[in-house]
Amino acid sequence: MEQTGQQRHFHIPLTEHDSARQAFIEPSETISPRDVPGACVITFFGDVVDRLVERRGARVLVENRWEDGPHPLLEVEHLGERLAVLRSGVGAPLAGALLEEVIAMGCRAFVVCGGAGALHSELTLGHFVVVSAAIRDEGTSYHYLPAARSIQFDEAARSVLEEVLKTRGAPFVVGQTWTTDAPYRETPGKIAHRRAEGCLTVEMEAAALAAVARFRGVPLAQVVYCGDDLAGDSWDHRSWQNLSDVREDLFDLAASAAIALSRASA
Ligand SMILES: O=P(O)(O)O[C@H]1O[C@H](CO)[C@@H](O)[C@H]1O
Ligand SMILES: O=c1cc[nH]c(=O)[nH]1
Repeated sequence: MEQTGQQRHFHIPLTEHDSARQAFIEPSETISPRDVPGACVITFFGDVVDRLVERRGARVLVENRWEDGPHPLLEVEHLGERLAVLRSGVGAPLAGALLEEVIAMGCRAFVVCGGAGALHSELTLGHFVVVSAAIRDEGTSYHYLPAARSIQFDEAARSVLEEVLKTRGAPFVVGQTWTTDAPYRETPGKIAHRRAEGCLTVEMEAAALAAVARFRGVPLAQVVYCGDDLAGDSWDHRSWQNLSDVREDLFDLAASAAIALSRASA
């Protein structure tokens, strides 16, 4: 990886971690708890959420209107049980803050499903990766936990998710992801470096979601499907957002896992 300029000795603001529990805008003081399901799927798949409303009668519990529009919390029945579904937003700050809100509302066990770029050519389009750890190359997690290179995902929550995938015969691999804030600064040097330190995928939320969940003491697991390919000489988009069957399938698995996780942690 090329390094430019002289290394100067100063602390970037993100390393100024404040361990105070109480924030000025404390979610539990500004958001009232309500009757929401304990099990919650957090997803970035807007198309899947739209179909849940159209075909499975999902109803909006809370609109969650932000400046860019709504990020609703919905409820749908899954395998005869109540399930909450959060239509999250892309990027660590928004995904992390929306998780804060649904924790304050009363959701208690979380499974995240999304997409990610593949850093290895064997990770074919649609391959599932259960996240075991994330490189903290984003900013949000530093506001929740002291600075460190990576964060481990909750192992107990991860094994509940893995068990559901195995029982349903869904092939997957387990590994570390690279959470970035800057998808247009994934340089060849950084990609090689992250691959060398064991990352399978790149996405934009995992490290932040794991940090918020650990800070608030709620179980959270994450699974992604491999989308675009960053392993070759040039970027291959692989039309990854068109995989509606894979997205439906992954959502369904995440829903079953969220219910199992809610039962296991009750
Ligand atoms: O949005 P999902 O499907 O998680 O996947 C990835 O795609 C988005 C960037 O294009 C980021 O959110 C990143 O995490
Ligand atoms: O953050 C992301 C997500 C998908 N693909 C990328 O290259 N980066």
